[in-house]
Amino acid sequence: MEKLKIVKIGGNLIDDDQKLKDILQDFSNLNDKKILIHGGGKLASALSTQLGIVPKLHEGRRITDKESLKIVTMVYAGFINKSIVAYLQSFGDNALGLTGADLDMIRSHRRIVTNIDYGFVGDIDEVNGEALLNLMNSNVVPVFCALTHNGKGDLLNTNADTIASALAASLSAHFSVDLIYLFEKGGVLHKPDDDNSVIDNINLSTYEKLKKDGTISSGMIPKLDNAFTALKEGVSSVFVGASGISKERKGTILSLD
Ligand SMILES: Nc1ncnc2c1ncn2[C@@H]1O[C@H](COP(=O)(O)OP(=O)(O)O)[C@@H](O)[C@H]1O
Ligand SMILES: CC(=O)N[C@@H](CCC(=O)OP(=O)(O)O)C(=O)O
Repeated sequence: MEKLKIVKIGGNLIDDDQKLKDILQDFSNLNDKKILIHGGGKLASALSTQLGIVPKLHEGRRITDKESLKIVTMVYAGFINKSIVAYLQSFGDNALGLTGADLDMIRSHRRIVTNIDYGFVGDIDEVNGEALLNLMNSNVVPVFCALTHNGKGDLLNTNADTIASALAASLSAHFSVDLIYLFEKGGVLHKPDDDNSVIDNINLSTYEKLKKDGTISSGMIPKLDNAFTALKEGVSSVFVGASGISKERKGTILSLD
C-alpha cells in the first residue's frame, strides 16, 4: 500500500518561528504523500486576551461564542495557515491552505453536551476523502487549520488533534498512514518537566495505568485518545514527539497491544 504521512503541529511550536521553520523544512523533505494539520490555540488565546475577551476552555476545548469564532478564524485560517503555506512554498512544496469548509473537506455538527454550551465547536461527521485524493494526486500538499463546517453556513472550531486523527482514519482505506503529532516536548514523559524522561512505547493498557496514576494529564489525554482511536480505525502507526518527520524520530510510539 502507498504511504501517507499526516503531521500535526501544536500551537506552542508554531509560536517559535525558528522551530516552526525547521519542522516545515523537515516536512518538505518528505517524498511520500503528505498532509499537514496545525493548531494555534496559544496565539488565539493571546489575541483574545489583547482584545479584552477572556479565553474560556472546558476539558481542553475552547468555548467558542460568536466573537471568539471571529478571532479563531482570523488566527487559524488567516495568519497561521497562510504563514505556513508561504514557508512550505519557499521550501518547494505546492501547499494549499484549507479549512474544512473549503471543497467541503470536513463536515461536523455542533458539539452537544449536557450542562455545557461550547458554542461554535464542531465534532466531525465526515471527511471528503475523494477531494483529498484528487488534490494529492495533483501534487498539492493540503494544509488544514482547526476549522470545519456544518454545511449550513457555520464554521465550527474543531480541535486540531481530532482533525488529524479523523483525516488519518478516513484515508487509511487508501494508504498505509503514519500519524505524527509534534508538540513542544520530547514525547510523552514520565516527568512532565523532564525531556529526558521520554516513554518510548505506550500501548492501550499502559495508557490506562499512566492516566490513572496522573503521569498523563491535561492536553495529553485528548491527544492520546485521538491517537488510539486512529489506531483502532486502521492507521498504521502513531508517533508523538518534538521533531523527526523525514529524519530520525525521538519520542513515543503508540500501539494497541
Ligand atoms: N506525561 C506527559 N508528557 C508530556 N506532556 C504532558 C504529559 N501530561 C500532560 N502533558 C501536557 O500536555 C500538553 C500537550 O497537549 P496540548 O497542549 O493539547 O498539545 P498541542 O500543543 O500539541 O495542542 C503538554 O504541553 C503538557 O503540558
Ligand atoms: C475546539 C477547540 O478547542 N479548538 C482548538 C483549536 C486549536 C488547536 O487545537 O490548537 P492546538 O493544537 O495548538 O492546541 C482551540 O481553539 O484551542
